[in-house]
Amino acid sequence: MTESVDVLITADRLPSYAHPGDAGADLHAAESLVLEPGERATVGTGVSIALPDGYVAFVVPRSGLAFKHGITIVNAPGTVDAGYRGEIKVSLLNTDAREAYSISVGDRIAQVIVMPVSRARFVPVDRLPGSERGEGGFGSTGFSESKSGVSA
Ligand SMILES: O=c1ccn([C@H]2C[C@H](O)[C@@H](COP(=O)(O)OP(=O)(O)OP(=O)(O)O)O2)c(=O)[nH]1
Ligand SMILES: [Mg+2]
Repeated sequence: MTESVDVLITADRLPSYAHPGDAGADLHAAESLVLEPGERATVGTGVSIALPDGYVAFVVPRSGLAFKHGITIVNAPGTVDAGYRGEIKVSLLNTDAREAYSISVGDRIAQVIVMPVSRARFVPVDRLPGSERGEGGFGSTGFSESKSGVSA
């Protein structure tokens, strides 16, 4: 069974899990608007929550909107702090160069993922312990098998 946690909410319309076991609950637009090509807009959801301490909610794009229409979220994943009591808003961006995208009240514009989160105790030291990766990053291991084969 999927673990669940109670999240207090005030909402015009509750976020909804489309299927049992889904990680993301869809957030609905509380306003209508048209996103012109390349335009971004902050869209209200009518949802405010009180997360338990030790939890975070991430606001992330819906894949279908991204794949079919190029609609993404500027600050993905948007971070909703446990202490935040305001309305959850979604900063949508229409990345399509040609097609405007219309949003109506009630449309599912994003999804929210509620997760337990650790807070770090940052412990200053003079030197970090070694590791297999060391300081390599930013593509230090190459990009894909086929490409590394071609360029070799
Ligand atoms: O997509 C998002 C991201 C954030 N928030 C809300 C909840 C979050 O707790 C608050 C602040 O977000 P964040 O800390 O990412 O933004 P900031 O620019 O650091 O603002 P602040 O100075 O208020 O922390 O805004 C949203 O409604 N939607
Ligand atoms: Mg902040």
